[in-house]
Amino acid sequence: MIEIDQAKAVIEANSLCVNIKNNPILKGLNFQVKAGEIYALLGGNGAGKSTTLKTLLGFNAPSSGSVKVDGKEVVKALNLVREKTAYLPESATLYTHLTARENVKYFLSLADIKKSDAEVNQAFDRVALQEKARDRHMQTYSKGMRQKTAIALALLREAPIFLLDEPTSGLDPVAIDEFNQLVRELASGGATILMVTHDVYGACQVADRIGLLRDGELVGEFSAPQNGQIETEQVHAAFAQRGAA
Ligand SMILES: Nc1ncnc2c1ncn2[C@@H]1O[C@H](COP(=O)(O)OP(=O)(O)OP(=O)(O)O)[C@@H](O)[C@H]1O
Repeated sequence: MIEIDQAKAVIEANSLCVNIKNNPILKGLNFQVKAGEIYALLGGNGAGKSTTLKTLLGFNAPSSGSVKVDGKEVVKALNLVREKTAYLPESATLYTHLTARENVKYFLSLADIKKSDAEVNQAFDRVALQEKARDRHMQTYSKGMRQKTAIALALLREAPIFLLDEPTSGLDPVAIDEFNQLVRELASGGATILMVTHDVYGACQVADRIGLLRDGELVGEFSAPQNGQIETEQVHAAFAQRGAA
């Protein structure tokens, strides 16, 4: 059971600058994501979303400032950070010639985690992966089903932090609703969720807060009202306002 401490920043970027090949790509990012929160980093092509995710995963080092997960600087605690983090790339990297069950068992064994068949089935139940699909090769899976499998694996790994890259692109509306529901349940259970997306509407549907990223800088933040959603029009207007800071 994950303990929820609403005040605690689980993910934090502090004046984060990242240069790639001597070019400044992230230019002083500041944001925090707390336990139980869904934060969407929203930006157009080339805004720096993937660079931020890669930095959080330790594949880029900050040129100045810092990025911390659970209070630890990512570059100094790589294994710990990766253990706590479930990263879902735009196309889930699971083996298509294996079944969902085989994939989950294989990745758990790599992490030296033992789970019973009943526990694996419980995780599949939680993500609503149909029973009849669990023993089918994943090449027959839709993106939504692959995501469910990846989330089931994260639940079994007890990873409390989720990094989601364009999670709803390519999903049909029913799969989007299911995915959003699942993400909300994860957050209500205390998970910390950071997603990156260029989808204004999708971000507003699910996020508690949105950070608008433009050209490596955070140019606005929006918060959902109590029991409500962030207004799409407001965010869309800010997103479309080229060059304004
Ligand atoms: N390995 C690299 N070499 C050179 N430039 C890079 C590299 N990786 C990223 N960049 C540059 O950094 C900037 C931010 O790229 P990034 O991939 O983080 O943006 P993004 O917001 O994820 O975009 P998209 O939505 O198109 O995936 C872009 O200008 C990109 O060209």
